[in-house]
Amino acid sequence: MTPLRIGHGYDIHRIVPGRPMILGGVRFDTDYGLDGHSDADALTHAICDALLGAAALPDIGHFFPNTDPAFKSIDSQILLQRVIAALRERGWKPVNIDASLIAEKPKIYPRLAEMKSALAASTGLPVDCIGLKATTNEGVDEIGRALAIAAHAVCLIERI
Ligand SMILES: Nc1ccn([C@@H]2O[C@H](COP(=O)(O)O)[C@@H](O)[C@H]2O)c(=O)n1
Ligand SMILES: C[C@@]1(CO)OP(=O)(O)OP(=O)(O)OC[C@H]1O
Repeated sequence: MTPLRIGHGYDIHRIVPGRPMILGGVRFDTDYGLDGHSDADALTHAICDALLGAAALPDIGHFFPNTDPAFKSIDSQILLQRVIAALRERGWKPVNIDASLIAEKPKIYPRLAEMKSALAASTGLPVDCIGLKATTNEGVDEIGRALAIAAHAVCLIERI
Protein backbone atom coordinates (compact mmCIF):
# COMPACT_ATOMS: atom_id res chain seq x y z
CA MET A 1 0.00 0.00 0.00
CA THR A 2 1.13 3.56 -0.70
CA PRO A 3 3.28 4.66 2.29
CA LEU A 4 2.34 8.38 1.97
CA ARG A 5 -1.08 10.00 1.49
CA ILE A 6 -2.18 13.63 1.12
CA GLY A 7 -5.36 15.12 2.59
CA HIS A 8 -7.33 18.37 2.34
CA GLY A 9 -9.91 19.92 4.68
CA TYR A 10 -12.08 23.04 4.71
CA ASP A 11 -14.47 24.56 7.25
CA ILE A 12 -16.36 27.80 7.79
CA HIS A 13 -18.28 29.09 10.83
CA ARG A 14 -20.37 32.24 11.32
CA ILE A 15 -19.20 34.99 13.67
CA VAL A 16 -21.87 35.79 16.27
CA PRO A 17 -21.95 37.87 19.46
CA GLY A 18 -21.49 36.22 22.85
CA ARG A 19 -19.80 33.01 21.75
CA PRO A 20 -16.18 32.08 22.55
CA MET A 21 -13.63 32.62 19.77
CA ILE A 22 -11.48 29.49 19.76
CA LEU A 23 -9.07 28.80 16.91
CA GLY A 24 -6.41 26.11 16.90
CA GLY A 25 -7.25 25.36 20.53
CA VAL A 26 -6.53 28.93 21.64
CA ARG A 27 -9.17 31.26 23.11
CA PHE A 28 -9.15 34.86 21.90
CA ASP A 29 -10.31 37.68 24.16
CA THR A 30 -13.26 38.93 22.08
CA ASP A 31 -16.94 39.69 22.72
CA TYR A 32 -17.81 37.71 19.58
CA GLY A 33 -17.09 34.12 18.58
CA LEU A 34 -17.92 31.30 16.20
CA ASP A 35 -21.31 29.64 16.07
CA GLY A 36 -21.54 25.85 16.10
CA HIS A 37 -22.52 22.71 17.95
CA SER A 38 -19.00 22.15 19.30
CA ASP A 39 -16.61 24.93 20.36
CA ALA A 40 -16.76 25.80 16.60
CA ASP A 41 -12.97 25.83 16.14
CA ALA A 42 -13.03 26.04 12.34
CA LEU A 43 -9.26 25.68 12.03
CA THR A 44 -9.15 22.45 14.04
CA HIS A 45 -12.14 21.09 12.10
CA ALA A 46 -10.38 21.73 8.77
CA ILE A 47 -7.31 19.91 10.11
CA CYS A 48 -9.48 16.97 11.27
CA ASP A 49 -11.02 16.71 7.79
CA ALA A 50 -7.60 16.87 6.10
CA LEU A 51 -6.36 13.98 8.25
CA LEU A 52 -9.55 11.94 7.73
CA GLY A 53 -9.45 12.64 4.00
CA ALA A 54 -5.85 11.49 3.73
CA ALA A 55 -6.87 8.15 5.24
CA ALA A 56 -9.93 8.05 2.91
CA LEU A 57 -12.20 8.06 5.98
CA PRO A 58 -15.58 9.85 6.22
CA ASP A 59 -15.58 13.47 7.39
CA ILE A 60 -15.75 15.00 10.89
CA GLY A 61 -19.55 15.22 10.83
CA HIS A 62 -19.73 11.45 10.34
CA PHE A 63 -17.52 10.72 13.36
CA PHE A 64 -18.96 13.47 15.59
CA PRO A 65 -22.54 14.24 14.44
CA ASN A 66 -23.82 17.74 15.25
CA THR A 67 -27.08 16.12 16.38
CA ASP A 68 -25.31 14.23 19.21
CA PRO A 69 -25.46 15.99 22.61
CA ALA A 70 -22.16 14.30 23.49
CA PHE A 71 -20.43 16.82 21.20
CA LYS A 72 -22.27 19.93 22.44
CA SER A 73 -19.65 22.62 23.18
CA ILE A 74 -16.89 19.98 23.03
CA ASP A 75 -13.29 21.13 22.90
CA SER A 76 -12.23 20.44 19.29
CA GLN A 77 -8.77 19.40 20.51
CA ILE A 78 -10.52 16.30 21.89
CA LEU A 79 -12.00 15.68 18.42
CA LEU A 80 -8.54 16.10 16.85
CA GLN A 81 -7.04 13.66 19.36
CA ARG A 82 -9.76 11.15 18.45
CA VAL A 83 -9.07 11.63 14.74
CA ILE A 84 -5.37 10.92 15.35
CA ALA A 85 -6.40 7.79 17.30
CA ALA A 86 -8.70 6.67 14.44
CA LEU A 87 -5.80 7.02 12.00
CA ARG A 88 -3.42 5.20 14.33
CA GLU A 89 -5.88 2.27 14.61
CA ARG A 90 -5.71 2.02 10.82
CA GLY A 91 -1.90 2.19 10.72
CA TRP A 92 -1.43 5.89 9.85
CA LYS A 93 0.31 8.81 11.56
CA PRO A 94 0.66 12.46 10.47
CA VAL A 95 3.88 13.74 8.89
CA ASN A 96 3.02 17.44 8.65
CA ILE A 97 0.06 19.79 8.52
CA ASP A 98 -0.27 23.17 6.82
CA ALA A 99 -3.30 25.38 7.35
CA SER A 100 -4.58 28.85 6.46
CA LEU A 101 -7.19 30.92 8.25
CA ILE A 102 -9.21 33.49 6.33
CA ALA A 103 -10.37 35.98 8.93
CA GLU A 104 -10.93 39.72 8.97
CA LYS A 105 -10.66 39.54 12.76
CA PRO A 106 -9.28 38.78 15.30
CA LYS A 107 -5.57 39.34 14.60
CA ILE A 108 -4.12 35.83 14.50
CA TYR A 109 -0.40 36.48 14.13
CA PRO A 110 0.37 37.28 17.80
CA ARG A 111 -1.18 33.95 18.90
CA LEU A 112 0.31 31.69 16.18
CA ALA A 113 2.95 30.12 18.45
CA GLU A 114 0.33 29.19 21.06
CA MET A 115 -1.93 27.72 18.38
CA LYS A 116 0.92 25.63 16.96
CA SER A 117 1.75 24.36 20.47
CA ALA A 118 -1.86 23.34 21.09
CA LEU A 119 -2.10 21.56 17.73
CA ALA A 120 1.27 19.87 18.29
CA ALA A 121 0.06 18.56 21.66
CA SER A 122 -3.14 17.15 20.11
CA THR A 123 -1.48 15.57 17.05
CA GLY A 124 1.81 14.43 18.58
CA LEU A 125 3.66 16.35 15.85
CA PRO A 126 6.65 18.60 16.57
CA VAL A 127 5.72 22.29 16.23
CA ASP A 128 8.03 22.62 13.23
CA CYS A 129 5.80 20.16 11.36
CA ILE A 130 2.79 22.45 11.69
CA GLY A 131 2.42 25.37 9.27
CA LEU A 132 -0.12 28.03 10.15
CA LYS A 133 -0.93 31.42 8.65
CA ALA A 134 -3.73 33.94 8.36
CA THR A 135 -4.96 36.35 5.75
CA THR A 136 -7.86 38.74 5.59
CA ASN A 137 -10.32 38.46 2.71
CA GLU A 138 -9.64 42.11 1.84
CA GLY A 139 -13.24 43.07 2.65
CA VAL A 140 -14.65 40.74 0.00
CA ASP A 141 -17.87 38.77 0.69
CA GLU A 142 -19.22 37.57 4.09
CA ILE A 143 -15.76 36.61 5.32
CA GLY A 144 -14.49 40.06 4.32
CA ARG A 145 -17.36 41.68 6.23
CA ALA A 146 -16.33 39.70 9.33
CA LEU A 147 -19.50 37.61 9.32
CA ALA A 148 -17.59 34.31 9.13
CA ILE A 149 -14.15 32.73 9.43
CA ALA A 150 -12.93 29.99 7.09
CA ALA A 151 -10.01 27.60 7.29
CA HIS A 152 -8.21 25.40 4.78
CA ALA A 153 -5.81 22.62 5.75
CA VAL A 154 -3.63 20.06 4.00
CA CYS A 155 -1.66 17.23 5.55
CA LEU A 156 0.57 14.32 4.76
CA ILE A 157 0.22 11.00 6.57
CA GLU A 158 2.50 7.96 6.50
CA ARG A 159 2.38 4.30 7.49
CA ILE A 160 3.34 3.61 11.11
N1 LIG B 1 -6.95 37.66 10.90
C1 LIG B 1 -5.69 37.94 10.48
C2 LIG B 1 -5.42 38.31 9.16
C3 LIG B 1 -4.13 38.60 8.81
N2 LIG B 1 -3.13 38.52 9.73
C4 LIG B 1 -1.74 38.88 9.38
O1 LIG B 1 -1.73 40.13 8.69
C5 LIG B 1 -1.00 40.00 7.48
C6 LIG B 1 -1.63 40.84 6.39
O2 LIG B 1 -2.91 40.33 6.06
P1 LIG B 1 -3.45 40.40 4.54
O3 LIG B 1 -4.85 39.93 4.54
O4 LIG B 1 -3.34 41.83 4.16
O5 LIG B 1 -2.56 39.51 3.73
C7 LIG B 1 -0.96 38.52 7.17
O6 LIG B 1 0.19 38.17 6.49
C8 LIG B 1 -1.03 37.89 8.53
O7 LIG B 1 0.26 37.70 9.03
C9 LIG B 1 -3.42 38.14 11.00
O8 LIG B 1 -2.52 38.05 11.86
N3 LIG B 1 -4.69 37.86 11.36
C1 LIG C 1 -17.61 19.62 15.06
C2 LIG C 1 -19.06 19.24 14.97
C3 LIG C 1 -19.35 18.35 16.20
O1 LIG C 1 -20.66 17.93 16.24
O2 LIG C 1 -19.96 20.32 15.09
P1 LIG C 1 -19.85 21.90 14.69
O3 LIG C 1 -19.25 22.72 15.79
O4 LIG C 1 -21.20 22.37 14.28
O5 LIG C 1 -18.83 22.02 13.50
P2 LIG C 1 -19.01 21.68 11.95
O6 LIG C 1 -17.65 21.84 11.33
O7 LIG C 1 -20.08 22.53 11.34
O8 LIG C 1 -19.54 20.18 11.93
C4 LIG C 1 -18.78 19.09 12.39
C5 LIG C 1 -19.32 18.46 13.66
O9 LIG C 1 -18.69 17.19 13.71
